Amino acid sequence: MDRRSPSASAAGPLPRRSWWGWGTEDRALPDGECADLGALVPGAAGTPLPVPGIADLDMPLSRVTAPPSLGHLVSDAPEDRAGHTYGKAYRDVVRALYGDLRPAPDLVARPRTEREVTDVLDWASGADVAVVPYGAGSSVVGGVEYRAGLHRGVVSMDLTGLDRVLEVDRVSRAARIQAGVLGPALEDQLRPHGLTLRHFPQSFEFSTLGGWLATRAGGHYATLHTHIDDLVESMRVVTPAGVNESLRVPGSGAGPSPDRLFLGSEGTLGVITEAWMRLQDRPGHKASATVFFDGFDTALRAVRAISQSGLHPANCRLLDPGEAALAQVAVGGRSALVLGVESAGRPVDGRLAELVGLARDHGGAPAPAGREDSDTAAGTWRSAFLRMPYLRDALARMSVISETFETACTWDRLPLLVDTVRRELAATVRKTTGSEAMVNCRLTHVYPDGAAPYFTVVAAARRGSEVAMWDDVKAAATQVLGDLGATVTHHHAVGRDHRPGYDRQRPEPFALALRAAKQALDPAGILNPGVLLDPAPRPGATG
Ligand SMILES: Cc1cc2nc3c(=O)[nH]c(=O)nc-3n(C[C@H](O)[C@H](O)[C@H](O)COP(=O)(O)OP(=O)(O)OC[C@H]3O[C@@H](n4cnc5c(N)ncnc54)[C@H](O)[C@@H]3O)c2cc1C
Repeated sequence: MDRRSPSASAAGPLPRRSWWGWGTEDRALPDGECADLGALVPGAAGTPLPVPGIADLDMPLSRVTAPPSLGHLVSDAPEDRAGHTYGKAYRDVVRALYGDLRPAPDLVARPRTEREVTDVLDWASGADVAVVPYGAGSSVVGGVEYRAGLHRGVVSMDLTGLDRVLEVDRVSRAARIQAGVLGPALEDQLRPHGLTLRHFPQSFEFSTLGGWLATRAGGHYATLHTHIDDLVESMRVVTPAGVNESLRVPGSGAGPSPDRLFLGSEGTLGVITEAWMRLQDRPGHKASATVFFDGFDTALRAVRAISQSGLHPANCRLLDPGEAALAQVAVGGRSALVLGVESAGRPVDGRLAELVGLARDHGGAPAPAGREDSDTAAGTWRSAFLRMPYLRDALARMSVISETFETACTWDRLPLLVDTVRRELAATVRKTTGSEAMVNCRLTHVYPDGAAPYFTVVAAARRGSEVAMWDDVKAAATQVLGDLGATVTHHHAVGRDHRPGYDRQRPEPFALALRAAKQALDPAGILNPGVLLDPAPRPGATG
């Protein structure tokens, strides 16, 4: 298994990817720092959970072997299987720390060509073996964890071998890109052309283009092109029923969009192997500013005015006082609005001044504006943002629940939604864990008609019951969101964990159409069973 960091320099030894937690092993917090962090949370355990060795994991033996023709693609090595069992949600990290690898795939397949993707699907369809497409495994919704228990075996199909930019059309500013490329390697290949995709989810370093497309990921743009959907020109998808390649055009009114069927299909309808993506010139002008507010409701009104102003800031992240304090952007109970503007060809200072002016008109107090990456609140926020997943893993080792969830709703319901989530979750955490919770909120993406609030829950759990306790809290969150007409997810996708909320919000005629599409494209029912839809009985299956 190649567990090197994709962004490591060729000069030195490459850090290894963590099989149990976020990112690379060298960036995980050492025991002492985990303990120091845990000490900040009342009721946390006194010592960190140890990270188990691969030999000590509870992982069943592999049940299937691939035919000799696929032998060079597959591995049943325990380290490979362990690293492909779960995504990177809090509940995934905790189960890995307890050595519970029972859902491990039997094999990990690493195709390097589209032909090899087809070969694996052909064999699996005939052999009653489930195939879970796997980008970089950063799913936080159980998207890469097989749970159906119906198939003769399970293969995790790791697509990171398909990692090249194949063609650049400078005239149309687009590129044909293989789906398994990780964020940094994608940008590295575009840089010599002076181009960029500019899709930067928090997971950018350890997630793939195919994963972004399959989950309809949300990037760093807080307005306008919020989801990867907006950056796609056409896609190529290998399904058990054949290859689906959409026409490469800037827009089309020819019936329902084929790409819309596969965007967000989460590995259930086919394997995305390539896409033509719309690119941008690299931004030569960037500026950012931070504005502070005494009340979160006042800040919400300011952000609404900005989102409806037509000024389209690239960044427009509103942090409530808890988030702002954690990110060391603001203290003293103030909310912070981080604004950013960028452009390839035009100065942006005027637009930033207009945005800051709007925020001031709505009760904000601006901090002095600075250039991006300088020592400003915006730069501090960005560093904290990227370090956060490693801190989350450290807290998991201290038996502290530290997890996030996100949603979206229209502006008219937003204040009620935020208040209700905070209240209900604090009550549920108290009841479930006996501890007080910190429930923080930030807005990650904003629209003229609404916004996407993103919640972080931190609370001490009882050692040994962390997953069950978080599951109770998450069920309460899903209930509140559904009751208030908010979506079960704005950009984290459905996977298996969001099925209850997704089933509730999805119209039944659409569910019928999706089931029919699944049956037509994947008649043997092998592709990521249990995601989006219940697994259907497979032809020829017994029992
Ligand atoms: C710390 C952290 C931060 C995150 N930040 C963000 C964020 O800012 N924005 C955001 O949107 N999400 C975020 N996520 C969630 C996650 O990174 C996204 O869902 C991402 O798009 C998944 O990409 P991946 O390559 O890791 O896919 P995986 O996790 O490997 O797979 C995700 C789903 O896509 C399917 N899939 C993957 N590749 C393919 C393919 N080529 N063809 C067909 N199906 C495929 C899988 O079967 C699975 O259902 C974050 C997660 C973590 C842990």
